[in-house]
Amino acid sequence: MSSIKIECVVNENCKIGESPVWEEKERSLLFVDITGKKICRWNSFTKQVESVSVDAPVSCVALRKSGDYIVTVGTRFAALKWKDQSLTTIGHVDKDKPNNRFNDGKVDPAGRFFAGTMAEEIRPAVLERHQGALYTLFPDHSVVKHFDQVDISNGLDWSLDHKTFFYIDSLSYSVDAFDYDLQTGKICNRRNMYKLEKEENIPDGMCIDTEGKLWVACYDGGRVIRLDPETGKRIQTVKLPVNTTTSCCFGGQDFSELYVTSACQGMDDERLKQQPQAGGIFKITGLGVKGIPSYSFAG
Ligand SMILES: O=C(O)[C@H](O)[C@@H](O)[C@H](O)[C@H](O)CO
Ligand SMILES: [Zn+2]
Repeated sequence: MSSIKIECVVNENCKIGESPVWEEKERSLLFVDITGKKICRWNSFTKQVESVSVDAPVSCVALRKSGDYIVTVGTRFAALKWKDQSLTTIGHVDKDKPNNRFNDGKVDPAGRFFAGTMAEEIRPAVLERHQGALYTLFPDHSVVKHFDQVDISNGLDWSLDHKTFFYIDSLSYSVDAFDYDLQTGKICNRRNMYKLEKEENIPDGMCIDTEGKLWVACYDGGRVIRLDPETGKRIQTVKLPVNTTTSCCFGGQDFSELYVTSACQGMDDERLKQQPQAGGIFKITGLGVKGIPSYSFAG
């Protein structure tokens, strides 16, 4: 048995830490602070965090084949040039919904960027319902909407054979699966894969490991859970020192470390005193499993 260790590597109280992405070339972890309106990069050698501030909530960051990054800011897809700290809009969604913003997103194995939207929260998990949708930004910068009526568009990933797309609408308290057509980027045949238990609370970000199992961060559940999509069963629970765990990704040495983001938005002083690391970034080692590198946007 390996022994699991959890370390808070960035003790910074992000308002809503999210979208962890390992960038192997920089040996760094990218992440965002959504309502803190910044994109951050933690260097695993120097342990320093660099950041770029933007003028609206930034919900996710992804790698780009041509170098640099692609981000979702407000309801826009934008290219980010890290050195210049400059953003260029390349897509705009939900123009009729001024209270919406993007939330979680990820690049598919063919280089398309998937990201979903939600209404801005009044407080964590409290918002106008059914306002969100799931979109794809194609490499030619065209945008397609897959479906709407989403509450909180959240975690997403693809099976190792690229035939299944996994998706979380947080307020459904479930992890769903779709058939995936890698050629076209189309999804169909939605079904429930796992229903969260009461103490697990709200499913948020997720990622897949090299055994095809899913790791789901549970907001207000203070844990990540490992699910087997074949059986629809939970096979492992790893508890963290904060309740507000938001997302996870593998990175570090051979992609054997699981990085977990968290939030402190909406916590009063009393709760913050009990969980002073809320909003920090955690590194879990000793899990005995590995992840896969993130795909890069091809546009
Ligand atoms: O991290 C996210 O994906 C959302 O933007 C957050 O706001 C939380 O998920 C939400 O509060 C929990 O329901
Ligand atoms: Zn999320």
